[in-house]
Amino acid sequence: MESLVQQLRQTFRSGRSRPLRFRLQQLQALRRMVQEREKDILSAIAADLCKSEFNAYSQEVITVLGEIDLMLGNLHEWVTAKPVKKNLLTMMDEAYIQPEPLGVILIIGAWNYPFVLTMQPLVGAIAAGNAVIIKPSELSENTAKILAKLLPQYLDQDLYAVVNGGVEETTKLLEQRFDHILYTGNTAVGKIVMEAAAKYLTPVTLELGGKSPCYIDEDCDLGVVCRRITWGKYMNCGQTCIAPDYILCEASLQSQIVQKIKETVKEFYGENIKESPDYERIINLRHFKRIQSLLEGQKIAFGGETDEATRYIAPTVLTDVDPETRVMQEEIFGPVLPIVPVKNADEAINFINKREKPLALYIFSHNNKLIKRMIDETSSGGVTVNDVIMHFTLNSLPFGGVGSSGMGAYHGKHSFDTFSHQRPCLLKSLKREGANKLRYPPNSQSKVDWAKFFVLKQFNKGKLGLLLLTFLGVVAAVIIKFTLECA
Ligand SMILES: NC(=O)c1ccc[n+]([C@@H]2O[C@H](COP(=O)([O-])OP(=O)(O)OC[C@H]3O[C@@H](n4cnc5c(N)ncnc54)[C@H](O)[C@@H]3O)[C@@H](O)[C@H]2O)c1
Ligand SMILES: O=CCCCCCCCCCCCCCCCCCCCCC(=O)O
Repeated sequence: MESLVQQLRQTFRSGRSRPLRFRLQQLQALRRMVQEREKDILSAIAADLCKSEFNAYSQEVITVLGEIDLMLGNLHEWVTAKPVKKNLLTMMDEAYIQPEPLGVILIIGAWNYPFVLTMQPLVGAIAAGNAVIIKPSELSENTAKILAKLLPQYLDQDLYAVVNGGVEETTKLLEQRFDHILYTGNTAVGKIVMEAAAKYLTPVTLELGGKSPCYIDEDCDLGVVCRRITWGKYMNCGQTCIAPDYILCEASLQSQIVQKIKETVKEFYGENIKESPDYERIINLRHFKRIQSLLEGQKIAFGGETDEATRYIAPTVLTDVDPETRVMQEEIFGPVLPIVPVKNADEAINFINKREKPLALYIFSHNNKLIKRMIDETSSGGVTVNDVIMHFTLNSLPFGGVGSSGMGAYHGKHSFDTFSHQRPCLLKSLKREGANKLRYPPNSQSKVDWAKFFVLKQFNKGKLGLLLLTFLGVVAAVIIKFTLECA
């Protein structure tokens, strides 16, 4: 591992990854890889998650292609230094912010969307001019293998590498020095990553999980509401970081919600869900048993069927769920949807605020005042109103958690910023030393007055004449500068 990181760092230091043209070439090569090897990629995802080609394409591949196109269209502007406002002290100087690559980036992916969760950050890290190691999840082993096979065929191998393996390999990787680590996965491992990163003061982006609440207000069109929730909850068999984890609503709405979800499940997956190409399976037996055990002691209003041999768990709804039971204590990450009755929106807000900050919050309501109040009075990684999941798809929005659901964010320009250092640059000349003498020792009241004038724009009445003179001097200097520049 050490020699791999060293080799990448050496190439990074050579400056190869920095030129805009090189970054664009690599992103174009990545796009070619996704397009030319689409079938292989879709087969690998299917083998890992029993996901249909249509679903793998629209949930993962499309996002990666969209991200690459966004970078290709905007990178020339993003890499350009941005001039900033100047103050009286620096008005004759040049001041700008120059984004610069950080160095060698480590991206650790999770298994539930194994392609997009490694490739989308990779796109941002390449765009920002870095060297990158990606470590796909060992649980989605087919996607991990195809990434390790394809990426070296299309990308510069001295700058971008794939390391496959489990805890042992990741632990060894984390012993190395990186310039940024983006980790996607559970909160417990997030803490391990952050601890390892602390050794070198490596900044981290932690894309973690949590229990994302979904509040349904009275007077909503429950047909539409439940269709959207059913889509987002049972997509990928509930194994989505931003899936609505549970519903909060008035007790009287429960039976209608159950009925509408039941009808929608039939509409989406047919009479025999097991045969639907659109319904996935649980990733492994450990997770299957964990989710199955969450059903114990619960009132199953709909679904609940399981099959260990195929790791099938039916779309399930639980009603009148006691918040103290296990299903409400941990992220479900499976196709089980508890409904927790609350009296009103205030109780829902209190309920959300008493728990860890979630990765997403969903609000279904016609009432704009209520929507605004719920957003203002709660905190979460992201919010979608009157739908679920969709904020993930808009790459102008930063995607990430807050509190125990994570730190930092990426997607689109936010990825570019995450993997760049915004370097402040002030370029002065060696001239005008007379004015500069005002800041050199020995200090005096008069120099403090000048400092007040230049920094705070505060005037000392006794020195008004002098100040006027200085002002005129500065105006004259500016005029001379512009005259010379235009000549
Ligand atoms: N915020 C997001 O974008 C996002 C996306 C997907 C999943 N998630 C969250 O991730 C969780 C599910 O993922 P998971 O954690 O089961 O995925 P996982 O088991 O694939 O683990 C994630 C990564 O951590 C590595 N890892 C595991 N144990 C480790 C250890 N002890 N030391 C170092 N590395 C280790 C794995 O090799 C893997 O690459 C859920 O909580 C979900 O909400 C968040
Ligand atoms: O686990 C964490 C990562 C989450 C990844 C989630 C990925 C989910 C992606 C879903 C993509 C759906 C794309 C659908 C595209 C086409 C749908 C067209 C809808 C038109 C909507 C029009 C409107 O008015 O809303």
